[in-house]
Amino acid sequence: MNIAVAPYRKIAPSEAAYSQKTSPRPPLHLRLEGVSKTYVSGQRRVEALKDINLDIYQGEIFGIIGRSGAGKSSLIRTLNRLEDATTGKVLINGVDIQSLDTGGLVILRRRIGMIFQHFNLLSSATVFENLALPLKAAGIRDKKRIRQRAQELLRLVGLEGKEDVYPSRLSGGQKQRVGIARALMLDPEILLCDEATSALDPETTQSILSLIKEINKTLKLTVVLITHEMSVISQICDRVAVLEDGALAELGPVWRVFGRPEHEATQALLAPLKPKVADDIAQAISATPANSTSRAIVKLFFDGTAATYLPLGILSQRLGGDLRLLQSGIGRLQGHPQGELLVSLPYQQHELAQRLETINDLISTVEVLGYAVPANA
Ligand SMILES: Nc1ncnc2c1ncn2[C@@H]1O[C@H](COP(=O)(O)OP(=O)(O)OP(=O)(O)O)[C@@H](O)[C@H]1O
Repeated sequence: MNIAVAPYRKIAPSEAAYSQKTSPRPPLHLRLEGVSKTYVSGQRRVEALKDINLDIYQGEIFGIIGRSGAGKSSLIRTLNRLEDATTGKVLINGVDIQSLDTGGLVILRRRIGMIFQHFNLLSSATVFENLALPLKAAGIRDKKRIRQRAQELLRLVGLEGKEDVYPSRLSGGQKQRVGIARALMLDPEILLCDEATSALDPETTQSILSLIKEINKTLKLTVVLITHEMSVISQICDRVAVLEDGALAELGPVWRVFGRPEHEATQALLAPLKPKVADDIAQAISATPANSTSRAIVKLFFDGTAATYLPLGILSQRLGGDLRLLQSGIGRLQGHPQGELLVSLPYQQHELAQRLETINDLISTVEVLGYAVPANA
């Protein structure tokens, strides 16, 4: 059925609301300046990244989302030069990584650990041997030092005593823990996560996300992750970038981007998370009031830019007291209320608009779905 949607009323995000919540910025860690990446194979050219400008700060967990083929992998791979940018610069601590020679590149890769969706463990090697690989590749031969470091990290990731086990004897979550330990062997300052939880069940995903968060805090690592799981972003990321067709579509704190997605690509990615209007309610809604008993059906959105909490009493009072709650779902993201209320109000057209004006400071967006005659009218 069609639901008539009255003009969508947007309130400009208040800068005060942003700054009030934002603590001083940590130092800049990674900077992408006009980064583009074009793949050429034969006659075919694919512009995977188009003029990306992005700053990532020390110690933040930065998420990158986008539809399949949007350029997420290409972007994350330019950060450790698994891919070279075609044009533009990637700066780490102010150093242009394109300018590094072979020696410089080896050092860069030591400073950046990476974990992968399918763990990329050597199946013919034990956990210890897998962990030893990056140190051996870095020319470290001191066996005692390698064992000590491996044991330290296995403790950190909760796999103490698993040194001599082969990956085939480990669960997916345990394999990813080994992947994380291996990524940390050279004491990196940046951790790149390429769909690190996509092959894991929901419970294991939670435990790996907690581990990444803990590592981020205790080791003060900057974490950059790409994922197609929006819940991963909402659970652990500080900021998120949305890529669309190789370009940066949207960027901001997770609560802002998830609470008030502005770009069509972001809205599409987040659509599955939005609560649906129950069928019986949706079917009762018409574009215009059927008679004088018709009530307006209105969605009130909260994204934390307007009110830091939801004063229900005041809301009801300003809306005239006869506010009926049809559906609700309000949570908190990074300390900001997020969600929506579906309510019915005893007003129509002009009077409705006037009443809704009075709650501007309490809510971020209003959407009038239409009108319905209450069942008991
Ligand atoms: N090595 C390559 N050679 C040619 N084209 C490539 C190469 N790698 C990626 N592409 C193309 O570049 C575009 C972006 O790909 P990329 O893998 O970066 O996107 P993505 O957002 O990570 O996608 P997905 O979510 O499906 O993994 C796609 O059109 C892809 O086909």
